[in-house]
Amino acid sequence: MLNVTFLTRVIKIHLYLHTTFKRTDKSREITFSYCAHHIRKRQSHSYPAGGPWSILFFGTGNFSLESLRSLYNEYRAKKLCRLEVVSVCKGKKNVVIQYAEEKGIVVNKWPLENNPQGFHIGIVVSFGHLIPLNIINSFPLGMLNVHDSLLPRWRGAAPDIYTLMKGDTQTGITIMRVAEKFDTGDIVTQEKIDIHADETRPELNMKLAKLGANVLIDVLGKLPQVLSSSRPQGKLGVTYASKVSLKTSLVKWDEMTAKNVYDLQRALLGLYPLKTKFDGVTIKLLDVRQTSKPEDGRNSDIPGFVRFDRKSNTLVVTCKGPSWISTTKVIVKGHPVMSALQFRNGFIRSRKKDWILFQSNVT
Ligand SMILES: Cc1cn([C@H]2C[C@H](O)[C@@H](COP(=O)(O)OP(=O)(O)O[C@H]3O[C@H](C)[C@@H](N)[C@H](O)[C@H]3O)O2)c(=O)[nH]c1=O
Ligand SMILES: Nc1nc2c(c(=O)[nH]1)N[C@@H](CN(C=O)c1ccc(C(=O)N[C@@H](CCC(=O)O)C(=O)O)cc1)CN2
Repeated sequence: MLNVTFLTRVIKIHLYLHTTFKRTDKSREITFSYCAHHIRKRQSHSYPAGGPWSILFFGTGNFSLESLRSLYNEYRAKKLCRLEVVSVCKGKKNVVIQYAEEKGIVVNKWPLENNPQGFHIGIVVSFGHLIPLNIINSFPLGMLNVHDSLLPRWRGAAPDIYTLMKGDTQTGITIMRVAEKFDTGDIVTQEKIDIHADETRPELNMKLAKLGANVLIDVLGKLPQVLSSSRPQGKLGVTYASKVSLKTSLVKWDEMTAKNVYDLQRALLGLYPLKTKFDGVTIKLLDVRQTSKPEDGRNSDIPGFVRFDRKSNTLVVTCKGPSWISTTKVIVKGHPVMSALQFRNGFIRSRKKDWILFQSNVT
């Protein structure tokens, strides 16, 4: 009697395992039948044990292009079985759509009309839109995001800008699982790099885009195991890098040291030039560098104090500290680019002065 009960149990377990983990030798395919809890969270899916993966790529910006390129190379080498793109088309085609069309990759327009079907994983790289949970859960392996900072430092849309603006000396790439809220997902892996003192946003962006693409391909090669060892982001050290605007480029001479001003220029290069105001007129400052106090014997420690330095042929401006920056060229609103000497002649000497003050408290 005892043996019959035992035998019935063994048969039941065998049948359960057979229907739950159905394995065919040809495809090495494992069909996961999720428990009720999981069925609510993710659809029932199947995926091959170690790839090749079918990938839906979400990207809009320049930062995503290196990752898409690497994924396409993997696809061409038959290491991926399917690759499609989701992007946003507002008027002019963005770089992701241009690249996808050039390579014959299917482009799906955002917002998607239906939940994606038949993809193993979603990859998100510089995609400026919140992805809803129903889409995240359409992928049996979920979604991964390539983020250009060492999370939880610099969550948000502009991590590269804040990294440089705040003078960080290290940054890196985080590959994380996409969670419901922006940039809060579990960390799969991180790769750190040093930032050199003069590095600018375009240079850092390119370096991180390449690094991100390499780390992404490495992670895809370790799926699905690498997902199970992902870890939650720490609660300490969370900082936010929300989008910057034109206002960010306005120098606050009384609040910023020369290094702060130089870091701001590195952070905004290619986006907005540094700006200041003089007599209510906007002046763009080009080619800003940190410098030492000019040897002209003037006591000029007031933030915003501007003089022409004959020795270096530059305008030298006093910053907080005091500390000093120089600029070789400026653009006064309504005028073409002018050299420091031209500015001295046109805007300092013409006032019968040998110094002026750039405004600090302007909005
Ligand atoms: C980040 C940011 C961008 N912009 C403007 C500049 C461009 O005209 C446009 C697109 O900028 P972009 O070419 O840098 O965009 P992307 O190439 O998409 O990359 C940006 O977004 C990603 C989500 C971040 N992870 C990157 O760090 C960030 O550089 O938006 C702003 O006006 N303010 C900002 O803070
Ligand atoms: N559900 C998710 N969707 C997305 C995630 C995510 O982690 N979960 N990652 C983003 C990442 N990203 C670009 O790749 C990104 C992050 C933040 C922003 C952004 O514009 N933030 C705004 C605030 C927006 C808001 O709170 O609604 C800001 O910082 O000012 C853009 C892009 C992709 N989607």
